[in-house]
Amino acid sequence: MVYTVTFNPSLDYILRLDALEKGEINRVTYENILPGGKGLNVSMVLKNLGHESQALGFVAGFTGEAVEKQFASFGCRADFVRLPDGFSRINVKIKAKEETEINGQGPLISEAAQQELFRKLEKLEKGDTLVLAGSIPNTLPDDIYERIMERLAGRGCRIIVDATKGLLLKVLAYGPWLIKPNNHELGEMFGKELRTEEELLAHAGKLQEKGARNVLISMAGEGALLLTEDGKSYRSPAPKGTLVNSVGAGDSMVAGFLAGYEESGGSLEEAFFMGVATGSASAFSENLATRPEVEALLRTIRR
Ligand SMILES: Nc1ncnc2c1ncn2[C@@H]1O[C@H](COP(=O)(O)OP(=O)(O)O)[C@@H](O)[C@H]1O
Ligand SMILES: O=P(O)(O)OC[C@H]1O[C@](O)(COP(=O)(O)O)[C@@H](O)[C@@H]1O
Repeated sequence: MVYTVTFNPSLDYILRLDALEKGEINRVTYENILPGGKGLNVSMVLKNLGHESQALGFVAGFTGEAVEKQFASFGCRADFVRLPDGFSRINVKIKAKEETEINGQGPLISEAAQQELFRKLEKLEKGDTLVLAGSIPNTLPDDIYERIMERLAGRGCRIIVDATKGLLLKVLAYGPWLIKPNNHELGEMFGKELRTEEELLAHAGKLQEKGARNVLISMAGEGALLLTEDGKSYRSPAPKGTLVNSVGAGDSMVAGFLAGYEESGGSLEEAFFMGVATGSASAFSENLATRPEVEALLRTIRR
């Protein structure tokens, strides 16, 4: 079973307008509200691809109820910890001439609530996959991913971490099966801009030296690279298409990778191409990738 953990789920409020004028009243031409947060997105795309998962994490207030309801309406399973105070955040995604995002802070997660999540994680067993994805509300200690990985050590679970800089660096010592930084995040981890594929793969190798097993580097419209634990590397251009909404493209890539791995009986290469196709299928559509969209794109990049 795949479990996804989202510490800070959201309602993503997606707005489209011709131009965003700072300091003015702006009127939108399109609006939509979707459940968001990286782990939730992974679960929703897995569902679209025909794979079950269970989402774990924290929700609070009326926004949390809306997240739960909408998430369930996609046919996804969740077992969230409900927080007594505060509200799940609303993340504003403004699509004008350029994309601007304003992500909320999220509710307070008490020590008792954290323990409740830890209890839910006790059910993980050999062969299960855990996806730890997204930011940690700044009210929580930032070693929480490490604490989870420490507790699960030796159980034979595959752990995927999709988080930025500090959070990601801290978990490497626990040997995550897969990490997915984008090219900019990978550069930030080393305090430099990485321009060529050689530079990116070399730095992915440095993350492996610190403990990561497989490193998937996403590069938005430039496609992706994969460095596997047995030293093989794969590259893929992004499929051709028109960018419509890149929110959730990275999460979709993780879901596609997992689905591809499962469906191919454990091929990292197949997982990689399915990941790229799924990321791009989400980027080319208003909503998250669907199976037919992914399959159509996969045919354009795979043999
Ligand atoms: N503009 C785009 N055109 C085509 N594919 C894209 C585009 N943006 C994202 N993708 C696809 O989604 C994947 C993940 O996107 P990326 O933006 O790198 O992730 P993140 O959202 O984590 O930063 C890319 O590797 C690519 O396959
Ligand atoms: O947890 P974070 O880093 O604040 O990110 C949350 C946001 O990321 C998303 O999951 C999208 O992620 P990506 O675009 O990186 O795939 C949104 O749904 C959500 O609003």
